Amino acid sequence: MLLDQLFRTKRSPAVLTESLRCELASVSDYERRMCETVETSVVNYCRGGAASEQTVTRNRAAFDRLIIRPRCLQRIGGTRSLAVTSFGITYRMPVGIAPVALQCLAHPEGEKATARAARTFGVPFVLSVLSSVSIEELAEAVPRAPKWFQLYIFKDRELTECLVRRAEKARFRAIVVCVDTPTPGLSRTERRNPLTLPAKVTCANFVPNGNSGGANGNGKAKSCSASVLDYVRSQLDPSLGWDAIRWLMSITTLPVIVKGILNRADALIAADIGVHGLIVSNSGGRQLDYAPSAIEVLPEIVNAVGNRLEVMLDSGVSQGTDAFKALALGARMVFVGRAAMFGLAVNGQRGVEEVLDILKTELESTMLNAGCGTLDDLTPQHVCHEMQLYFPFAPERLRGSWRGESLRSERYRTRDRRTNIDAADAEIAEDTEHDDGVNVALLRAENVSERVTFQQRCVDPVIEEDGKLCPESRQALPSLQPPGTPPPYRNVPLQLNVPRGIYRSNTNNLSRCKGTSAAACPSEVRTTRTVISRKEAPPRRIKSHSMQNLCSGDGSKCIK
Ligand SMILES: Cc1cc2nc3c(=O)[nH]c(=O)nc-3n(C[C@H](O)[C@H](O)[C@H](O)COP(=O)(O)O)c2cc1C
Repeated sequence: MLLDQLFRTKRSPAVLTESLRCELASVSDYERRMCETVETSVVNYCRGGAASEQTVTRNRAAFDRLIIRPRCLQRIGGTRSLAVTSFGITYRMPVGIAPVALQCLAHPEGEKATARAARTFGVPFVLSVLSSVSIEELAEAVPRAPKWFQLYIFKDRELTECLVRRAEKARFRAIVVCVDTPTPGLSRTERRNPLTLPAKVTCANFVPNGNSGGANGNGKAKSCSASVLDYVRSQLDPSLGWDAIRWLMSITTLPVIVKGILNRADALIAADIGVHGLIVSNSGGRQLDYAPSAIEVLPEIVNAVGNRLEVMLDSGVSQGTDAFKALALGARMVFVGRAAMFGLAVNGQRGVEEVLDILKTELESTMLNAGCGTLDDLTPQHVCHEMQLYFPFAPERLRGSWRGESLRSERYRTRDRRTNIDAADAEIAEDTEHDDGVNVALLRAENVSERVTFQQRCVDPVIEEDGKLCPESRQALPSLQPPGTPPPYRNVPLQLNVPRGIYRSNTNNLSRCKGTSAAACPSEVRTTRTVISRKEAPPRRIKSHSMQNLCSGDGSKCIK
């Protein structure tokens, strides 16, 4: 009640009436309602980003620049599902709730309300280490919610280990370690309008004599209201290296997920040291201003490690179409931070549920309209950059190789009329294919600044001894940028030595048939691989995507 008075003074009705709720048809409606009803400093806290907030803007813009390319007549049957399995647990939809600190600022029930909503929808809820409800209190209040725990590796390793033990004991299912916060992000809005924490809102995991007896019970933790944020800030450790992640994996049996990856080179290291998953994220633009948006770098990361670990994404997801785009480009799951907070601030648990319902309905509708019945039907071909619509014949390197797969399409289409550079690029790609999915040249190029002691991969100097520019330096020149390997389909291991299907090549093949019947087509046309040849492609999908007229009988002849 006190919190309600302190922080939600603008809120008129305590519970939304039905008519008011009807006005809230999208996440942005919830955002608008929050701005109208909740105290400004809390609004700033939920919405704000780092410095000039370019990355926040970019997160939205990057999703908007992606166009969904539907397929029609896909024979979508009764088997429609949004279910996704992650680390052995099946969730009902691929949209989880990202860790957000101090949720009691938005609603008195805070994390408990959000976790209950997550339980209702059968999606993962990630508890921030800076939560206003402690690990134990949350586990007791919402025992059956699928919970993951977000952690920073603090300077004080004893404190860090203690938090991990508490999460394990409280039956959290995974540890999400945030690696993009060597120092707190700079918020100009917060500087202008500082957020003052009321006495009752605390970083509950650090409160001595609370449920937990403090973070480690040895008096190192402090009261949150005034000083604990400073304390936590002082515990952030910019000197951390990848060995810290190894250390974390050595002290827990829970899956370790690294959150905050924006770079292919980092993703490769994460995969090498054996982390279980990663979240491509810029923390919703709250850390590094001018960082790329997560969706922009997702393809290169999926391309690099998607067949080795689970790749997930957050930052900027606020519509079902955003989720669709990220899933199509290879994310196994997406997470929402602010969207859930808008719902929480407007209407507590019910508000978060409504936001999740909006996202679910929008995702389902998008999938059906795009010709996809299940998540397995989503492929990178369902999404393209708007530039590709306007300049379909521009060389890939001019359009920006944001999607590895289209490089491969380009290669297939230009097979008979390669320029020298195309041929060189293609050769590099061929090499890549025989290198178990890892392009050593690219790897070296991108890892040039990596000096991780346990790193298996060799790192070349920028300038070779004879004074020539080494390959990585040439990488900087867009005209010589080699293509990457195509992205895997939803993290399924790639069968790299078999060409994978490109829908456009279907059209090419058909045009070569010049309207003749399938039987009259030249055999090499009929047998040209035109459909996805994933190792375990489900039969329904093969049937629906292949050109049935080119098949004889059961269609097996046109599928090698
Ligand atoms: C108010 C707020 C507090 C956050 N606190 C944390 C946190 O404590 N730990 C963390 O790893 N990420 C934190 N994040 C980042 C989110 O986990 C997530 O990466 C981000 O919100 C995703 O972007 P979106 O808000 O556009 O969905 C916070 C984000 C917001 C908006």
